[in-house]
Amino acid sequence: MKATYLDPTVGQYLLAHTTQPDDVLDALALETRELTGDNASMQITPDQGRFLTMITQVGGVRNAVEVGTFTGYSSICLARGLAPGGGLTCFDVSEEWTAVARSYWDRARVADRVELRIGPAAERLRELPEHPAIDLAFIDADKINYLVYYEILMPRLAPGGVILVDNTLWKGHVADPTWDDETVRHIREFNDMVSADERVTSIMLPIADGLTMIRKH
Ligand SMILES: C[S@@+](CC[C@H](N)C(=O)[O-])C[C@H]1O[C@@H](n2cnc3c(N)ncnc32)[C@H](O)[C@@H]1O
Repeated sequence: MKATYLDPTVGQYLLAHTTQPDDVLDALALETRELTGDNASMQITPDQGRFLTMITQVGGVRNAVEVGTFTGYSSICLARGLAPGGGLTCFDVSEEWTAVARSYWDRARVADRVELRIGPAAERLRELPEHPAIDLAFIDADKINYLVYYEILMPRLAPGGVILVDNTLWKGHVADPTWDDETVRHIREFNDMVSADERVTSIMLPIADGLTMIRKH
């Protein structure tokens, strides 16, 4: 399990009492570790995956966007929660990593509702029209561009639409005044901006490495 803000024993208990991933997600997690080594830690955790599917289901999401797809774990979790006829548009720079995602979209039987756009997300996201409005977006790419992605997505987000943002606690360093590096500065700036943004209400959830949930008014 990645960084967690719970006592490890409590964290294990929590995971054991959350609906478990299926064989496809387990196989993807294993293959990602074999193929990408230490980069596999970029993958979301099983409890985050369960949360993404559930929030997509309860929100009746039809139009979803993901920024940062890697080998596909979170995209499968989002796609599985979509309402009938819904779609997920994924953005990533890596042909290599998303080739794995493509094969697992087939195995998870969600390929018919997922579209992949390769390239720097700050450029490719701007190509999205304002309609149909986005019901849910998940941001999990390069941290220095979080604010850029947020501002591109905001006018395209439906009223009541949700943006979920991963790693907003960044191993807890954001809350440590003695910690200073470029990534921490960008995430702090993002967290400060969102919590003061009158267009939205937001909550930081201590799931995995921090997951912020933002709802547009
Ligand atoms: C943390 S990983 C995403 C993990 C994924 N959500 C999952 O659950 O497996 C970050 C991804 O962002 C992508 N990325 C990094 N910089 C990017 C950029 N400027 N534009 C688009 N994608 C980018 C990387 O290629 C990588 O696949």
